[in-house]
Amino acid sequence: MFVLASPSGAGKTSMAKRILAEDADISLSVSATTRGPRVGEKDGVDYHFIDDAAFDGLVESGALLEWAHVFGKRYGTPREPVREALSHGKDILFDIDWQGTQQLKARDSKDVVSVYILPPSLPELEKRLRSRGTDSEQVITDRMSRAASEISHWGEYDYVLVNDDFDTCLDQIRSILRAERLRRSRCKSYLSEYVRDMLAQGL
Ligand SMILES: Nc1nc2c(ncn2[C@@H]2O[C@H](COP(=O)(O)OP(=O)(O)O)[C@@H](O)[C@H]2O)c(=O)[nH]1
Ligand SMILES: Nc1ncnc2c1ncn2[C@@H]1O[C@H](COP(=O)(O)OP(=O)(O)O)[C@@H](O)[C@H]1O
Repeated sequence: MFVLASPSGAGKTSMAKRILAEDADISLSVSATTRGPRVGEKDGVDYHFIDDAAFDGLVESGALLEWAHVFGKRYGTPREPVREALSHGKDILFDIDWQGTQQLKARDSKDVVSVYILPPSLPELEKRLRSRGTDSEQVITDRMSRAASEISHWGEYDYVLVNDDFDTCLDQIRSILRAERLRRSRCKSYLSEYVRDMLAQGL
Protein backbone atom coordinates (compact mmCIF):
# COMPACT_ATOMS: atom_id res chain seq x y z
CA MET A 1 0.00 0.00 0.00
CA PHE A 2 1.73 3.10 -1.29
CA VAL A 3 0.44 6.41 0.02
CA LEU A 4 1.10 9.78 -1.60
CA ALA A 5 -0.03 12.73 0.48
CA SER A 6 0.51 16.48 0.36
CA PRO A 7 -1.27 19.74 0.96
CA SER A 8 -3.71 20.51 -1.82
CA GLY A 9 -1.86 21.72 -4.91
CA ALA A 10 1.62 20.36 -4.13
CA GLY A 11 1.42 17.87 -6.98
CA LYS A 12 0.49 14.43 -5.63
CA THR A 13 -2.26 13.73 -8.17
CA SER A 14 0.03 14.64 -11.09
CA MET A 15 2.77 12.38 -9.68
CA ALA A 16 0.29 9.56 -9.11
CA LYS A 17 -0.97 9.78 -12.69
CA ARG A 18 2.54 9.44 -14.10
CA ILE A 19 3.39 6.47 -11.87
CA LEU A 20 0.12 4.72 -12.75
CA ALA A 21 0.65 5.30 -16.48
CA GLU A 22 4.12 3.78 -16.54
CA ASP A 23 3.92 0.99 -13.96
CA ALA A 24 1.59 -1.94 -14.59
CA ASP A 25 2.20 -3.42 -11.15
CA ILE A 26 0.45 -0.67 -9.27
CA SER A 27 -3.15 0.48 -9.51
CA LEU A 28 -5.03 3.41 -8.00
CA SER A 29 -7.37 3.07 -5.08
CA VAL A 30 -10.26 5.15 -6.42
CA SER A 31 -11.79 6.96 -3.48
CA ALA A 32 -15.42 7.82 -2.94
CA THR A 33 -16.14 11.48 -2.25
CA THR A 34 -19.05 13.80 -1.63
CA ARG A 35 -17.27 16.68 -3.39
CA GLY A 36 -18.38 17.44 -6.93
CA PRO A 37 -16.24 16.57 -9.97
CA ARG A 38 -13.83 19.17 -11.36
CA VAL A 39 -13.71 19.85 -15.08
CA GLY A 40 -12.00 16.86 -16.68
CA GLU A 41 -12.52 14.48 -13.77
CA LYS A 42 -14.34 11.24 -14.57
CA ASP A 43 -16.64 9.33 -12.26
CA GLY A 44 -15.14 5.94 -11.42
CA VAL A 45 -11.69 6.99 -12.68
CA ASP A 46 -10.61 9.96 -10.55
CA TYR A 47 -13.20 9.42 -7.81
CA HIS A 48 -16.54 7.79 -7.26
CA PHE A 49 -18.61 10.96 -6.97
CA ILE A 50 -21.50 10.19 -4.65
CA ASP A 51 -24.01 12.09 -2.52
CA ASP A 52 -24.21 12.21 1.28
CA ALA A 53 -26.82 9.45 1.51
CA ALA A 54 -24.72 7.07 -0.58
CA PHE A 55 -21.65 7.90 1.52
CA ASP A 56 -23.64 7.18 4.70
CA GLY A 57 -24.56 3.82 3.16
CA LEU A 58 -20.90 2.95 2.52
CA VAL A 59 -19.93 3.90 6.08
CA GLU A 60 -22.80 1.96 7.65
CA SER A 61 -22.18 -1.19 5.61
CA GLY A 62 -18.47 -1.17 6.49
CA ALA A 63 -17.53 -0.88 2.81
CA LEU A 64 -14.81 1.72 3.52
CA LEU A 65 -11.33 0.83 4.71
CA GLU A 66 -10.93 4.37 6.04
CA TRP A 67 -12.66 7.69 5.59
CA ALA A 68 -12.33 11.30 6.72
CA HIS A 69 -13.74 14.79 6.49
CA VAL A 70 -11.46 16.94 4.32
CA PHE A 71 -12.26 20.54 3.33
CA GLY A 72 -15.87 20.12 4.51
CA LYS A 73 -16.50 17.05 2.31
CA ARG A 74 -16.15 13.34 2.97
CA TYR A 75 -13.60 11.10 1.28
CA GLY A 76 -13.12 7.36 1.77
CA THR A 77 -11.35 4.29 0.44
CA PRO A 78 -13.56 1.42 -0.80
CA ARG A 79 -12.35 -1.73 0.91
CA GLU A 80 -12.97 -4.38 -1.75
CA PRO A 81 -10.68 -3.15 -4.59
CA VAL A 82 -7.81 -2.90 -2.10
CA ARG A 83 -8.34 -6.45 -0.88
CA GLU A 84 -8.61 -7.67 -4.48
CA ALA A 85 -5.39 -5.94 -5.61
CA LEU A 86 -3.38 -7.09 -2.59
CA SER A 87 -4.64 -10.66 -2.92
CA HIS A 88 -3.20 -10.72 -6.46
CA GLY A 89 0.16 -9.46 -5.21
CA LYS A 90 -0.40 -6.03 -6.80
CA ASP A 91 0.63 -2.76 -5.25
CA ILE A 92 -1.97 -0.12 -4.73
CA LEU A 93 -1.54 3.64 -4.68
CA PHE A 94 -3.55 5.86 -2.34
CA ASP A 95 -4.00 9.60 -2.79
CA ILE A 96 -5.34 10.20 0.72
CA ASP A 97 -4.77 12.72 3.49
CA TRP A 98 -3.00 12.34 6.86
CA GLN A 99 -6.16 11.09 8.58
CA GLY A 100 -6.53 8.28 6.05
CA THR A 101 -2.82 7.49 6.28
CA GLN A 102 -3.08 7.15 10.05
CA GLN A 103 -6.07 4.81 9.70
CA LEU A 104 -4.31 2.61 7.12
CA LYS A 105 -1.17 2.41 9.26
CA ALA A 106 -3.23 1.51 12.31
CA ARG A 107 -4.59 -1.49 10.36
CA ASP A 108 -1.43 -2.75 8.74
CA SER A 109 1.61 -0.58 9.36
CA LYS A 110 4.07 -3.16 7.93
CA ASP A 111 2.59 -3.05 4.47
CA VAL A 112 2.07 0.70 4.19
CA VAL A 113 4.74 2.90 2.62
CA SER A 114 3.93 6.56 2.99
CA VAL A 115 5.34 9.54 1.12
CA TYR A 116 4.66 13.18 1.92
CA ILE A 117 5.15 15.73 -0.82
CA LEU A 118 5.99 19.27 0.24
CA PRO A 119 5.72 22.32 -2.01
CA PRO A 120 8.86 24.46 -2.44
CA SER A 121 7.04 27.36 -0.70
CA LEU A 122 3.55 28.57 0.22
CA PRO A 123 3.44 31.21 -2.58
CA GLU A 124 4.36 28.45 -5.07
CA LEU A 125 1.63 26.23 -3.60
CA GLU A 126 -0.94 28.98 -4.16
CA LYS A 127 0.40 29.56 -7.68
CA ARG A 128 -0.09 25.86 -8.48
CA LEU A 129 -3.63 25.84 -7.13
CA ARG A 130 -4.40 28.81 -9.38
CA SER A 131 -2.59 27.40 -12.40
CA ARG A 132 -4.56 24.15 -12.09
CA GLY A 133 -7.57 26.26 -13.00
CA THR A 134 -10.08 23.90 -11.38
CA ASP A 135 -11.03 25.70 -8.19
CA SER A 136 -12.94 28.86 -7.33
CA GLU A 137 -11.26 31.70 -5.45
CA GLN A 138 -13.12 30.64 -2.30
CA VAL A 139 -11.88 27.04 -2.59
CA ILE A 140 -8.29 28.22 -3.16
CA THR A 141 -8.44 30.52 -0.12
CA ASP A 142 -9.90 27.71 1.97
CA ARG A 143 -7.22 25.23 0.89
CA MET A 144 -4.42 27.71 1.47
CA SER A 145 -5.74 28.51 4.95
CA ARG A 146 -5.48 24.81 5.80
CA ALA A 147 -2.10 24.21 4.20
CA ALA A 148 -0.06 24.83 7.36
CA SER A 149 -2.08 22.41 9.47
CA GLU A 150 -1.96 19.78 6.69
CA ILE A 151 1.82 20.21 6.38
CA SER A 152 2.24 19.82 10.16
CA HIS A 153 1.77 16.05 9.63
CA TRP A 154 4.87 15.64 7.47
CA GLY A 155 6.77 13.94 10.32
CA GLU A 156 4.34 10.99 10.30
CA TYR A 157 5.50 9.84 6.85
CA ASP A 158 8.24 7.36 5.89
CA TYR A 159 9.58 9.61 3.13
CA VAL A 160 9.32 13.37 2.68
CA LEU A 161 10.04 14.94 -0.71
CA VAL A 162 10.05 18.52 -1.96
CA ASN A 163 8.31 18.82 -5.30
CA ASP A 164 10.31 21.67 -6.78
CA ASP A 165 11.37 20.20 -10.12
CA PHE A 166 8.62 17.79 -11.23
CA ASP A 167 10.86 15.19 -12.90
CA THR A 168 13.29 15.09 -9.97
CA CYS A 169 10.45 14.44 -7.54
CA LEU A 170 8.89 11.84 -9.86
CA ASP A 171 12.21 10.04 -10.06
CA GLN A 172 12.50 10.04 -6.26
CA ILE A 173 9.06 8.43 -6.03
CA ARG A 174 10.10 5.78 -8.57
CA SER A 175 13.23 5.07 -6.49
CA ILE A 176 11.20 4.63 -3.31
CA LEU A 177 8.85 2.19 -5.06
CA ARG A 178 11.77 0.20 -6.49
CA ALA A 179 13.59 -0.03 -3.17
CA GLU A 180 10.50 -0.85 -1.14
CA ARG A 181 9.65 -3.69 -3.54
CA LEU A 182 13.09 -5.17 -2.85
CA ARG A 183 12.65 -5.21 0.93
CA ARG A 184 13.46 -8.63 2.34
CA SER A 185 10.13 -8.83 4.11
CA ARG A 186 8.31 -8.43 0.78
CA CYS A 187 10.42 -11.02 -1.08
CA LYS A 188 10.72 -13.48 1.78
CA SER A 189 9.06 -16.54 0.27
CA TYR A 190 10.82 -16.10 -3.06
CA LEU A 191 14.18 -15.58 -1.32
CA SER A 192 13.72 -18.59 0.96
CA GLU A 193 13.18 -20.85 -2.05
CA TYR A 194 16.02 -19.24 -3.95
CA VAL A 195 18.52 -19.70 -1.12
CA ARG A 196 17.32 -23.25 -0.41
CA ASP A 197 17.72 -24.27 -4.10
CA MET A 198 21.09 -22.54 -4.42
CA LEU A 199 22.47 -24.29 -1.35
CA ALA A 200 20.98 -27.62 -2.44
CA GLN A 201 22.84 -27.36 -5.76
CA GLY A 202 26.11 -27.00 -3.85
CA LEU A 203 29.39 -26.02 -5.50
N1 LIG B 1 -8.72 10.09 4.10
C1 LIG B 1 -8.91 10.21 2.78
N2 LIG B 1 -8.50 11.30 2.13
C2 LIG B 1 -8.70 11.37 0.80
C3 LIG B 1 -9.31 10.32 0.08
N3 LIG B 1 -9.37 10.68 -1.22
C4 LIG B 1 -8.80 11.88 -1.32
N4 LIG B 1 -8.39 12.31 -0.10
C5 LIG B 1 -7.70 13.56 0.24
O1 LIG B 1 -8.62 14.63 0.25
C6 LIG B 1 -7.92 15.84 -0.04
C7 LIG B 1 -8.68 16.65 -1.07
O2 LIG B 1 -8.64 15.96 -2.31
P1 LIG B 1 -9.15 16.70 -3.62
O3 LIG B 1 -10.50 17.31 -3.35
O4 LIG B 1 -9.05 15.74 -4.76
O5 LIG B 1 -8.15 17.91 -3.77
P2 LIG B 1 -6.59 18.00 -4.16
O6 LIG B 1 -5.77 17.46 -3.04
O7 LIG B 1 -6.41 19.47 -4.33
O8 LIG B 1 -6.38 17.24 -5.43
C8 LIG B 1 -6.52 15.41 -0.49
O9 LIG B 1 -5.64 15.57 0.64
C9 LIG B 1 -6.68 13.96 -0.82
O10 LIG B 1 -5.49 13.23 -0.67
C10 LIG B 1 -9.73 9.15 0.81
O11 LIG B 1 -10.27 8.18 0.28
N5 LIG B 1 -9.50 9.16 2.14
N1 LIG C 1 6.98 20.50 -9.85
C1 LIG C 1 5.97 21.24 -10.32
N2 LIG C 1 6.21 22.43 -10.87
C2 LIG C 1 5.21 23.21 -11.36
N3 LIG C 1 3.90 22.85 -11.35
C3 LIG C 1 3.60 21.66 -10.81
C4 LIG C 1 4.60 20.80 -10.26
N4 LIG C 1 3.98 19.68 -9.80
C5 LIG C 1 2.67 19.83 -10.05
N5 LIG C 1 2.42 21.02 -10.66
C6 LIG C 1 1.12 21.59 -11.07
O1 LIG C 1 0.47 22.06 -9.88
C7 LIG C 1 -0.93 21.89 -9.99
C8 LIG C 1 -1.44 21.09 -8.79
O2 LIG C 1 -1.00 19.73 -8.94
P1 LIG C 1 -1.92 18.50 -8.49
O3 LIG C 1 -1.22 17.28 -8.95
O4 LIG C 1 -3.34 18.71 -8.92
O5 LIG C 1 -1.81 18.66 -6.89
P2 LIG C 1 -2.53 17.89 -5.70
O6 LIG C 1 -3.07 16.60 -6.24
O7 LIG C 1 -1.47 17.69 -4.68
O8 LIG C 1 -3.62 18.81 -5.23
C9 LIG C 1 -1.21 21.21 -11.34
O9 LIG C 1 -1.58 22.19 -12.27
C10 LIG C 1 0.14 20.58 -11.68
O10 LIG C 1 0.31 20.47 -13.07
